[in-house]
Amino acid sequence: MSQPSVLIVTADQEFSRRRCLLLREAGFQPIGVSDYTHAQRLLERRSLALVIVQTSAETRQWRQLAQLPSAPPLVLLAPQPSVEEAKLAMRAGAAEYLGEGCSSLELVQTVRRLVGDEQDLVAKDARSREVFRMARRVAQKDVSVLITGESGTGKEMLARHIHEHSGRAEGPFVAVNCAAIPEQMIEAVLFGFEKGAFTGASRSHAGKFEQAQGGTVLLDEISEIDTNLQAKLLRVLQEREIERLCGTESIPLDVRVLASSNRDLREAVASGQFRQDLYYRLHVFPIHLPPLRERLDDVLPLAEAFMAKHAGLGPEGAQLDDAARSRLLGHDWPGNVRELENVIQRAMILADSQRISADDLVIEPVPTAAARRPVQPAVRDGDEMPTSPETADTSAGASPAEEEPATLGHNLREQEFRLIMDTLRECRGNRKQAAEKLGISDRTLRYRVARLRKDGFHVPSKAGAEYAYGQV
Ligand SMILES: Nc1ncnc2c1ncn2[C@@H]1O[C@H](COP(=O)(O)OP(=O)(O)OP(=O)(O)O)[C@@H](O)[C@H]1O
Repeated sequence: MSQPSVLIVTADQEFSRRRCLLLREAGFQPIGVSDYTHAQRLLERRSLALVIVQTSAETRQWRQLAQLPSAPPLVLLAPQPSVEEAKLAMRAGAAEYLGEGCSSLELVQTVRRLVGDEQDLVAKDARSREVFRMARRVAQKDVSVLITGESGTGKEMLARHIHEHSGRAEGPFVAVNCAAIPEQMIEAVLFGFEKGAFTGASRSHAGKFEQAQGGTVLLDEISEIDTNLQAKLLRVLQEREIERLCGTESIPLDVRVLASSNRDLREAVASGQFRQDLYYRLHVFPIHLPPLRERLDDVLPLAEAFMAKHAGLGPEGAQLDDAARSRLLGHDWPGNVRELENVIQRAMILADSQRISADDLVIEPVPTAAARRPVQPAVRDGDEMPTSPETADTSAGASPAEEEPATLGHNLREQEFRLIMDTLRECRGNRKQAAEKLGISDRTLRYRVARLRKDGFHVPSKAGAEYAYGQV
């Protein structure tokens, strides 16, 4: 498989040289550019896995990159991190905001997490072995596969596995999180557009399908696309060609389409939200990933794999003791593999000896109204898109803690959590009002809340007292 390309944008040559070296050693293919024009051109021409930008308080030109339809996850490295810039980063759709002085380990781990390149697949339980065996068999046939399963069960990982075992393994694997793209942009993102197709389209641009030519595209959270687009997608799948927005010619496609969903698509079909014909097109070969609680023989091998992956966070040669093992096996893992990874990551940080005990495992089966503060949440950001061109400073009030410089070391997700909770509280839990106040669509707010929950943050599900009195 080819190495993921990571673009580094900075005018500081020495900084660029050192970071490129670090990333090359970590197995990535770094490309350094010194200005935004070059970066923009590259992003329009090639499929890149990640962009790292050294920010500059004076220009904040990185926002232009974040707003490109083709933008992969964006990591900002701030010479002087500030709460204000962190908020701006969140609103512009950046995936991570770190201080420029972050350690090499932290940077490499962040890149791995966002590129989705970080984990060897674990399948020890008979049920998951069977799923992956089936996946490898279907990988050889060039048919559509619909992957279903609860959030965090590993659907994207399975899709990648199919790609890597297919005849298209040398081609690109392009994952598109359909829920993360604003409705008005999704068509442009998937199918591309010609210059002048809409305000701000200063150049023509290849969409995700074209970027995946010769390879595989994963349409993640497929149930989130509206019926109009479902009809267009169906045509693309039938005719195997696309037309860019405002384009005049049809472009033949050589792309395998995989789709995934954590909703039961049959129910969406029954309720008229999802086209039946598209469902059957995608459903040529269905694969269901069981929840982790139904494949308990995976729990300890996964925990050990995550301990190895996060070894740098804890004592050397850390091992789970018997009580810790029982605790892991006794939990029902509503957040699936992602939750397990978060728990192990925290345990590695908390452990003060080689033996990880049950006390080091912070498992919270029923979250309380008070928010949990996760330590280094582990989640891969899909193709998070800018939520709105409007990236002006927020008017939402900052919590007192935000003004303390000590919080600046926390990552962007924490800032995002606070901003959303503060706004929800101001709006007494009214999501519609909160979305308006944040300058994002209802759908984007729903997506962000779901993603925060995945990261272990507690966002109450109903409007009401929790927002009024909750201690955040
Ligand atoms: N079998 C596995 N072996 C190792 N790591 C795994 C496995 N399954 C999942 N993971 C890890 O768990 C995390 C969640 O996996 P993934 O993103 O593939 O889940 P998902 O089902 O697509 O989630 P969502 O529905 O929320 O998008 C990732 O960090 C992934 O690397």
